[in-house]
Amino acid sequence: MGMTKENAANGCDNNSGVDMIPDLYAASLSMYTKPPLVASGRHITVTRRKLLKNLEVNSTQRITSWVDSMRASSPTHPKSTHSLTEDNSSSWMLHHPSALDTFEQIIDASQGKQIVMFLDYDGTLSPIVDDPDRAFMSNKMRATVKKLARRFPTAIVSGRCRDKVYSFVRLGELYYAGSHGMDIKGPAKGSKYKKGDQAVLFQPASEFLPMIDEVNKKLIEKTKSTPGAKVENNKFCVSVHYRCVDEKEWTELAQQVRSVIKEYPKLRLTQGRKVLEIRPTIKWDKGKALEFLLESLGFANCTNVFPVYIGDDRTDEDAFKILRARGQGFGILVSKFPKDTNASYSLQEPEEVMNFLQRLVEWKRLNL
Ligand SMILES: O=P(O)(O)OC[C@H]1O[C@H](O[C@H]2O[C@H](CO)[C@@H](O)[C@H](O)[C@H]2O)[C@H](O)[C@@H](O)[C@@H]1O
Repeated sequence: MGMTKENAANGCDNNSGVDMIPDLYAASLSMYTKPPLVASGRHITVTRRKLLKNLEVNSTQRITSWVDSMRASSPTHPKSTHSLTEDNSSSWMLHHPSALDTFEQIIDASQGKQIVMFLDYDGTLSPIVDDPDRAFMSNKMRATVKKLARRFPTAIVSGRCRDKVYSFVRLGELYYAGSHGMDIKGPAKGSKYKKGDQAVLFQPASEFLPMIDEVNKKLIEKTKSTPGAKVENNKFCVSVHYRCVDEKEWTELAQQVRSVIKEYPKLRLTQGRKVLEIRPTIKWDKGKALEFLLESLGFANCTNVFPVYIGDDRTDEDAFKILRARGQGFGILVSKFPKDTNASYSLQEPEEVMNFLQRLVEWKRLNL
């Protein structure tokens, strides 16, 4: 395995997050401990009160931008960036056509190459529901993924804790990357794509476990006064769900979350579908997990590999981006609404994902 824990965890990743507030906050706080500023031999008088005032203004702006972003990422919200006109919507479909309508074109592009499948879980294999603990996939979908994994190397890449996503999928022959790719494990049993005898296990954020645990407890305590808020421990990251929180309470919730994570400059905040996600500032995401898995499967420097990544969320964009940059395979965004995306194709919902996977299985069966 070329990738090591050290090179995975050697810096901050500022690309995909909503913002990197804790770092900025720490920097501004440190001003209080320094002597007065001196310029050209003269003291610049920056009073403590003024600094505190600035900090308050920054903090309010930050919360406002979080809440704006929470609104903008809700497709049915009037302030959503997805509320596009019909014209825009059809132009979006031209650039991200349905992977079902263009199935033949996709197959042509993969000719002579090994297709490798990467599947996000929530919103891709299972429909989005209010209670994250009840996001079950259908038996039909499970049977389809099982058949898929018999014909192509297949990985589940999820923001959830690996054990939890496994308890939903329950297929031992797959690769699993939980906690947004920070917890990768190879097939427990009989996959013909399993390489060697050694089980793959990669956890680039293991040193963050105690911190995540602590933050998880603090977030539960802090947000318990917000009706509908739910904190989910995803092992190497934490989710704060606001799907069931009244919009009037979103600002309050954002403040509660910020009041906890501002103490942790090594954690950052990203957003998913009605969820705030708190995770380590390591250079690791679903895109890196995809590259790691390709390497584990023996396709590191191959030109004859065709990775297909299907996902519905902002965090899946890291994987779509990698595929674009590699010029190999492509991403498929699962969405009913036009969205800014690095994916090349689209599918509207998990039902369509299942149809697409079934067609792939059938095509492979006929072309063995
Ligand atoms: O990468 P994923 O597998 O898509 O995980 C991302 C988050 O998915 C889950 O939350 C989402 O699905 C829930 C169930 O449908 C829904 O209630 C929630 O609003 C969605 O954000 C999961 O619970 C999170 O921990 C993951 O981060």
